[in-house]
Amino acid sequence: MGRYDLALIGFGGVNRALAELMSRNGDRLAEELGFALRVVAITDLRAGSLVDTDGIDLAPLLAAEPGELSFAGLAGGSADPRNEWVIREVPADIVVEATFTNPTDGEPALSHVRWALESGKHVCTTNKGPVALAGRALKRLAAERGVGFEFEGSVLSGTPVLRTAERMFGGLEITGVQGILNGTSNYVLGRLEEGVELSAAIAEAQELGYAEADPTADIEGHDVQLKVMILANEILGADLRREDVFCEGISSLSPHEVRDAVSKGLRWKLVGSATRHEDGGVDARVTPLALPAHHPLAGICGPVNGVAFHTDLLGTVTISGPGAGRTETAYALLSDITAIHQRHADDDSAPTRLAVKETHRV
Ligand SMILES: NC(=O)c1ccc[n+]([C@@H]2O[C@H](COP(=O)([O-])OP(=O)(O)OC[C@H]3O[C@@H](n4cnc5c(N)ncnc54)[C@H](O)[C@@H]3O)[C@@H](O)[C@H]2O)c1
Ligand SMILES: N[C@@H](CCO)C(=O)O
Repeated sequence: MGRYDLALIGFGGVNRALAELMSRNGDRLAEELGFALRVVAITDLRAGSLVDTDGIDLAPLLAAEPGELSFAGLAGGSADPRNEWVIREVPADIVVEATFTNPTDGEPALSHVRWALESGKHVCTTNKGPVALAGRALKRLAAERGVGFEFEGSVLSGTPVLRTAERMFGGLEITGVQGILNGTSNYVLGRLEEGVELSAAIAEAQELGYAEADPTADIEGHDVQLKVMILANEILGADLRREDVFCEGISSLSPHEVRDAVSKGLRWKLVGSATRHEDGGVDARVTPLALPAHHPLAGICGPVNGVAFHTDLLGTVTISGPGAGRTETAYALLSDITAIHQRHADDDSAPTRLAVKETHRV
């Protein structure tokens, strides 16, 4: 059985959850997926970096409280994340990028992804910044280097929206998408309906692992703005920049307004949408809407999200599932690795160093 060696960039909620999946279910996953996984490097802003090309023992790292983890003093460890050196020089097959999303310029994640692709390494990421702001250029770079660039978790966490649209909608014309695309704001709106204070509801979403490091991005709609750009660019063939997508979050809604709507049969939702016009132009926006109970997105509650695809032959197709969550998003990374395996395992044009290694060889 072959094996992929991973470099985890960022060791917060999502990459820790991936490490937990590997640590707890590694054998079952390997049997089911047909390949094994091993972590050879981890970098983190707070913990530093750790490299072991024979494979890092994940159990002791996962036993430590996230805030107390430090790689300094461990064999192969350093207090310095050494991101560029790790990404370029450590012989990993796949770089898994899960650092903070920066909605302004995508950095430093954008550089992390670029360094990895330039070094001939596959990349999977849940980070929306690089995908929304530079997805086209990064896909071109990946194609030039013969490696994979996968980012299913950038929209609706592990719910397979992007891959479903790419693989299953052949022959359909998609004229628009509309969705609830942020788990935190949807969870917060539900808690406001129940009478919880805004700050308390945000704190709950942070505790549950749904919120961005700075939850302003969730509440003010910037996270949805990036996801609308990804959907429009990937599925509607657009090339939107951030300034093309009007954005209003939920902070303008008062808790009273949110509760009062329920008594009128309405539910406030933060809705992102993109519509393609006959001339090929695409309009996109993020705005809170009071949806009537019969609207397909009105019943989507808590951290669950949903996307409605408007198509010519099927009418509206709606996919819903987890929009946020550490394990749910780690699953997206697993699905990305599986996609890389399916596309590249037999690819003779891939650099030989990237061919899946036989477990006994290393
Ligand atoms: N949590 C979710 O539900 C979810 C869902 C989909 C996508 N995402 C995205 O996935 C990414 C990770 O999410 P998370 O919940 O794990 O976030 P997190 O804040 O828990 O973890 C991010 C980690 O990255 C580290 N980091 C930040 N900058 C770094 C740098 N320059 N070098 C090395 N490490 C760095 C931080 O120290 C932190 O440990 C984010 O971009 C987020 O937007 C998260
Ligand atoms: N903070 C984001 C994570 C998923 O991208 C959300 O709440 O939807």
